[in-house]
Parts: sequence; structure tokens; C-alpha cells
Amino acid sequence: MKELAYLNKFFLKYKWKLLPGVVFVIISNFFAVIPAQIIRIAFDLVNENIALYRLFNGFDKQALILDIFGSSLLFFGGLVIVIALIRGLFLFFMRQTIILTSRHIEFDLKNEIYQQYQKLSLAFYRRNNTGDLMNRVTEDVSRVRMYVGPAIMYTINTSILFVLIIIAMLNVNVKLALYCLAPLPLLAITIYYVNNIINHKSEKIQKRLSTLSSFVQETFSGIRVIKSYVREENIREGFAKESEAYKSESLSLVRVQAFFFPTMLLMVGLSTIITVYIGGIQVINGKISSGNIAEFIVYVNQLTFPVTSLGWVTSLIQRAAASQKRINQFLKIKPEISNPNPNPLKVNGTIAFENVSFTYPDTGIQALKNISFDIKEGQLLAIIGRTGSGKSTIANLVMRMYDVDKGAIRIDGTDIKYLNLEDYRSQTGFVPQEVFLFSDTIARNIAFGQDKLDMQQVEQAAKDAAVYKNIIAFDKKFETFIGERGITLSGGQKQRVSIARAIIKSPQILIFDDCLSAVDTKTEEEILNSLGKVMKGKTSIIIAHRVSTIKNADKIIVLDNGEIVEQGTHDILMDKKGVYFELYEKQLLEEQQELS
Ligand SMILES: Nc1ncnc2c1ncn2[C@@H]1O[C@H](COP(=O)(O)OP(=O)(O)OP(=O)(O)O)[C@@H](O)[C@H]1O
Repeated sequence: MKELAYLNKFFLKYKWKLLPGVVFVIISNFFAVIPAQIIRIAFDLVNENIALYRLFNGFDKQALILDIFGSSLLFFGGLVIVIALIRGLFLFFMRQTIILTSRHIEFDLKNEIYQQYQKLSLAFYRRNNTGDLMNRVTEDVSRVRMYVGPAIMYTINTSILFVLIIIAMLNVNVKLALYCLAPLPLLAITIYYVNNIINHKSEKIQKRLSTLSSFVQETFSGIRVIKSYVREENIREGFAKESEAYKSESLSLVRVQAFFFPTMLLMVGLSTIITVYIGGIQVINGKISSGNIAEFIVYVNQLTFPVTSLGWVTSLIQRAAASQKRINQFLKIKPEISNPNPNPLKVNGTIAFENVSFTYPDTGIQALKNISFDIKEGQLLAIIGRTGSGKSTIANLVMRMYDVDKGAIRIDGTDIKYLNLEDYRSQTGFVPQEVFLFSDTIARNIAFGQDKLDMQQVEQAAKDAAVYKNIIAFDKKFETFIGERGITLSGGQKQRVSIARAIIKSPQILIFDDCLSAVDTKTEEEILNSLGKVMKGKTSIIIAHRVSTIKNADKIIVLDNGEIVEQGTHDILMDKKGVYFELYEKQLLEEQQELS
């Protein structure tokens, strides 16, 4: 429960919205108790008037008495309706204040969680799966909202109504009051337990449903693979199995619910029978009037919903506490990478790695071992090496997606850990190996890093990335919408849009992580030529597999198993006749074979 204390700051923030809500609850409940008393008066009136009416049997005045009697009953009926309307009005105000506040708190909490998401480093995202992360912002927050809204509202409502009704009941007859109230705790406990069963089953259904949706989603994404391997029938069977499991969980929930409502009605009926029986005895003994029985029946029925909500609210609070616990744990996580320096930064582009070693925290794989190299401002560094040799890791470290374990990375002489991170990243262009494009237009994808969309700049960036001609060939040109993973673009086009996105901001440091792998050698040459102009005066790092891509670099690093095995210019490395030379010869041979 103490986990929910975290939310108190929100209650304090919205106190002027919540307090009127509480006042409205009190007023509405006050009007809720009055009708029962009016009904008693009306009942007693009926009793007395029937006696009076019989007294005038055979007289002319009897019709007049019937008239007076009828109109006074009508008056009481009208009064009950008016009071119910006033109560309804205050109930409306109550919901408008308390439930509305809960939506504000939900909004604030979602924003807080989302901000924390943005602060957390890449390693965090590797450790947690997307479904879990999504759940915190959706499922968990909505459960917490059920606490800050409905749970609190019903608790206040129930408590006040309870007090008012019990006082009214005790005022009439203590014995009858105690008998009427006796089955209610039983009802509350039953509802609490049944509700827990329902929640438990609903959660299971929810899980089944997400497994089912992930299954369907994956089969849709991998439809090409499924069709080429003729696995349709197999997948259909898998789906039927998942669906069957979902159906049986749902049916089991329906069974509990089917039992739940009749039981509730039975308990309420029991209370009513007790009221009539005990109340009847009291009337016979002359302790209460028959109007009091009617009054009590109204009270008992009025208490049913609050008692039901008591069980419901208890399980709501329990669920909210569990969700808030998860949220609190996550909000407490300190981002591994943070911005230590608020001072504005101007990057020149000198990069130095000094004895850098790095192990991925999530897998424990040592990706870099004692790496040292430097690049001067405006130079082009190329990194080549076998797959898994640590090339992308160097790019990740230059972007400070992770911090190094040993050694240091210096940018313009300062350790990267002490730079203004936001300024540094905004002056660095990164084209990752795995292209990610947003479900948006091509123009907005290219201008993603810009605050304002400048079409001239977008077009220039597209030209520099050699993708302009492809884009204007589309009907909607730069306004072409690309799906979640850019489904309307080919692999090579996606890579070039991703390059355009990096170069549009004219960064001082540019990193291309194997981003020309999906284009042919001719396009590669075209891109490299135009990039040559863009990269003039900027420091660039190109990670590649093809020697042809990097021949002109100022420095080439050959990586193997996380270590630098050779470094120098193309000519120096060729003279060495080592790993690089072998790679070059091999690739040359392959190209010649392809041509012949
Ligand atoms: N995010 C990560 N978490 C854990 N381990 C990782 C991560 N990324 C890479 N690794 C591991 O680190 C090692 C170096 O990977 P890296 O991606 O740097 O290689 P690479 O040279 O870029 O390979 P490729 O040419 O195939 O892209 C590999 O053994 C890989 O399994």
C-alpha cells in the first residue's frame, strides 16, 4: 500500500479540483437518504387515509377524501423525483471533478514515465522487452487511474452513504437496523473474493490475447517466409491452438460471472426478506409503523451498490498498488548515460580512443579490447573487419550510447563523459546499420532531427544521399508515406533516406555504420562522390565490408575479435601484405569472377 503514497503529490497538485468533488459527494448522499423518509411518510399517510376513507363509507365526502389523498400522494411522488434529480446533478458534478482529476493524474503519470523512458540508455532497452515497456504506460497506468479516480470516489461515496443510512436506520429501530445490516458484510466479502477470481481470470485472458496478437503480428510480418517455406497449414494449426486456449479462458470467466450476479441478488433479496419479516413483527408489536418497513427496504437497496463497490474497490486498490510498485521501481532507475554538463558545446571533430575496452553489460560479451586510435578534425576514418569484430560497437561508443569500461574516448581533447551530451549528439550524424524509418512521409523522415521542415534542405540532403531521383519518381514525391518499416522503399533506398536524415543537419562528425551494404557498387560510388562534398571539413567514420568503399580514407583500422590488427592508409596497409592486403585481393578476385 505504501507504494501508492507516491501518488499523493498528484492529489496535492489537484487538491482544488478534488476538494469540491468531496463536497459534491456529501451533498449528493444527503439527497440520497431523503427519498426513503418521504416514502415512509407517504406509506403512513396511505395507511391513515385508508382508515379515514373507510370511515366515510356511504357518505358524499368520501370522493373528496380520495381526491385530497391522491393529490398528496402525487405531491410526495413529485418530491421524490425532484430530489432524485438534484442528487443526479450533484453526482454529475462529483464525476466531473473526481474522475476528471483522475484523467489529469493519468496524463501526468504517463508523461513522467515516458520522460523516464527517453532518459534511459540503450542497455535498458536491451534488457526489457517492448511489450513490458508498453504495459507500464498503458496497463499499469490505467490500473493506477482506477485507484485515483473510481476507487477513491466510491470509497468516499460509500463511507458517507453508509454513515448517513446507518444513522437513519438506528434512529428508527436498532434491532431492525442490525438484522438488515447483518447479511451485508457477507456480501462484501463474497464480492471481494469473486472479484479477485474475476481479475485473476481477466489477467490470464489478457495475456492469452497478447500472445495471440503477437502470434498474428509475427505471422503477418513474416508472411513471405511462411509462404516460401509452405508453412501456412502449420501456422494455421498454431493459431487454432492459441485461439482455443483463449476461448477456454474466456468461457471460464463467463462461468464465474454467471454465478456472481445471481449470488449478489440473492444476498440483497435475503436482506429484504429479513427486513419485511423482522419489520412486520416490530409493526405488530407497535414499535414502528408500516411506513418504516418501506423506508428500510429502500435503505437496504441503496446500500447494495456501495457494499458491492466495497469489494470491488478493495481489489482495485490491490491491483493499483501492484502496478504502482512496478512503476515506482522503474521510475527509480538511474539512467546509465546522463548529461553531466549543461554548458553549450561546439564540436570540432577530433576523436581519440585511448586504450578503450568495452563489454556489453547485458550479455557480458567483450566487444572491444584495448583499442587506441585517433582522427583529426576533417579526416575520414574507415573501419573494416570480419562480422562481429566490434565495428558497430565503436560507432555506439562514439555516439555515447554506452560508456566505456576501461580507457577513455576524447572529443576535441575532452573525455566524452563530461561533454554536454545533447549538444554533442546534435552535432553528430549517425546512420545505423539497421535502418529505422518512422511511419511518416519521406520528407519528415529526412527532416527528423530538424525542428523545422525546410524542403530545400530536405531535397539537397536527398540529392547528396543519391536518393533524390528515386523519391521524385514516386507519385507523391517527398510526401510519400512510408510504413512502419518503410515497406514502400527498397533496402537500398531506405539506407539512402537514412543517410539523408543524418547529413541534413550538417553535423561536424558523421558516422556511417555499414550503410551502403544494400546498394550496388555503382550507386555506392555515386553516393561516396556526393558524400565526399558533404563530408569536406567534417570528421567521418565509415564502417564497411568492401575495401572499395574505404580506399580513400585518411586512416583505415582493421579489426579482428575486438582488437585492432592493422591500421594505416590503404597504401601502407597494402605494402604490409597482411590481413588488409589479403582481404583486398580476395574481394578483387570475387569482383573479377562476377564480371567474367
Ligand atoms: N547490443 C548488444 N548487446 C550485447 N552484445 C552485443 C550488442 N551488440 C553487439 N554485441 C556483441 O558484440 C560483438 C561485436 O559486435 P558488433 O556489432 O560491434 O560487430 P560488427 O563488427 O559491427 O559486426 P557486423 O559486421 O556483423 O555488423 C558481437 O559478438 C556481438 O554479439
